Amino acid sequence: MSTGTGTGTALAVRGLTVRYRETVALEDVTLDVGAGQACGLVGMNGSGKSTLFRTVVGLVRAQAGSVEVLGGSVAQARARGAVGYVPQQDDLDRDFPVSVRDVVLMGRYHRMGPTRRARPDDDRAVAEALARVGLEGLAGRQIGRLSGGQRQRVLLARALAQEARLLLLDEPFTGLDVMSQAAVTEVLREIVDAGGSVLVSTHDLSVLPDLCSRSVLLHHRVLAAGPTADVLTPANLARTFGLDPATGRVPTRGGGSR
Ligand SMILES: Nc1ncnc2c1ncn2[C@@H]1O[C@H](COP(=O)(O)OP(=O)(O)OP(=O)(O)O)[C@@H](O)[C@H]1O
Repeated sequence: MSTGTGTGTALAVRGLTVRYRETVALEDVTLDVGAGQACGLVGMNGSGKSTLFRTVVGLVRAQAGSVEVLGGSVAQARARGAVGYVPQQDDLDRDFPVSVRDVVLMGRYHRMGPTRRARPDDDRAVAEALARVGLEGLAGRQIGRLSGGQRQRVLLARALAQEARLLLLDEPFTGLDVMSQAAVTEVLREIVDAGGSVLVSTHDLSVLPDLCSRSVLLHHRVLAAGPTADVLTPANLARTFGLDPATGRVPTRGGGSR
């Protein structure tokens, strides 16, 4: 397990409340991700995981609370390219004629200045990122001609090329085959071992004990947070996913479970 060796806090969320009109997505959420730590984020569909990520990267505005990234504001972190974000839904236009390499190079934009001319360092970072996700052979391929799992790995490569100190990954294992899942897990472990920080949401609880020293269970509010082994209890998971606490199954209307 990667327990992390770093010190300090990479992400500090305090009393965060986010609403979309009448929908409360997050309410009074407080959590920390330490430097050199991987933290799992677990919650059912619609529990607010993506909203949390989008707030941390400045795409969504909070109604209350605060977010501190690497000791500064969200805007400062964004300007420095300090946070890498791998969204759940890919934001890539499949018809747009850009290559895999071009997409990964976007992770370097904050370093490249207004001309956006790639320097040898940028080329090297892109090549390394593609190799780490096993896509080195597809650098020249148009993005629209990739499978869903390959596109997912391109998004991870983009975040790796960014050399961000905090990485946010929204369901990065969805749609990946077993080998790709293992490869992505290994890459994330390497990042943590090198002192980086990772917040990763997943429905696949089996990856958490090996990857994440801490986990947070979310249902708009934080239901439980702490060392992964302490948090992933049947009772906590039942509360998180709305299951019958006695049986761990989906409750029926009559009060039993199936
Ligand atoms: N742009 C939006 N406008 C209005 N409501 C939204 C918007 N985005 C999300 N919501 C609502 O906010 C709540 C939290 O959604 P969010 O996408 O953060 O959940 P999630 O945990 O990431 O879900 P999933 O596991 O399905 O990806 C849900 O009730 C959702 O319907």
